[in-house]
Amino acid sequence: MVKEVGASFTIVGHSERRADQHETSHDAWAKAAAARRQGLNVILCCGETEAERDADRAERVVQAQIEKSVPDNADGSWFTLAYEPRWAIGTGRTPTLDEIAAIHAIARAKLRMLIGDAAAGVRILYGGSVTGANAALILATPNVDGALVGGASLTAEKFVPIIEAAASL
Ligand SMILES: O=C(CO)[C@H](O)COP(=O)(O)O
Repeated sequence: MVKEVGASFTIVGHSERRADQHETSHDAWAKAAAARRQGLNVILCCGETEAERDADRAERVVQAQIEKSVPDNADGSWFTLAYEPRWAIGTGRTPTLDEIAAIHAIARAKLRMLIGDAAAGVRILYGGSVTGANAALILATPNVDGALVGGASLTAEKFVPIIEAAASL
C-alpha cells in the first residue's frame, strides 16, 4: 500500500509507535524486513526516554534497540539508522554534541558487530529539535550523516537554513 501511493522510504521504530502503540524492537525488525522485501528504503529509529538518560542507560538502551531491530541483510543501499532521543522530539531540547557523538559512535560499533563492513555505508541520522541554529554543529559531529527533521521541515523559513547548513559542510 505504501509503495502504491508512490513512497520510496518508510520510517519504522519511531518513538511515537514505540510509546503509543507499544511496538517493540522485534516489531520494528519485522517491519524493516517486510519493507525491504517490497523494495522500500527503511529509516529505523532508535532512542532513549528521558528517564533512561537520567538513569545513565541511554547507550545500553540504544544498543539493545539496534541489536533487536536491524535486519541481517541491512546495508546502506536501502537502510538508514536514525537516533532520536524521545525527550528531544518536538521539545526544543537536544543532547549535547558530545552526547550525540557518543551515541552515534556506539551505534556505528553495534552496526559493525551485526553487519560487518556494511556498517560503514549505513547513514546514521540525528533527529530531535534540529533547527537552523543547531544544524551545522550537529551535522559536523562525528558519525552524524544527516538529520531527521520534524517541526522545522514544515516551513521553508525554518527548513532552508538547515539545508544551507548541510550544504556548507
Ligand atoms: O520524530 C520526529 C517527528 O515525529 C522528527 O524526526 C523530529 O521532530 P522535531 O523534534 O520536531 O524535529
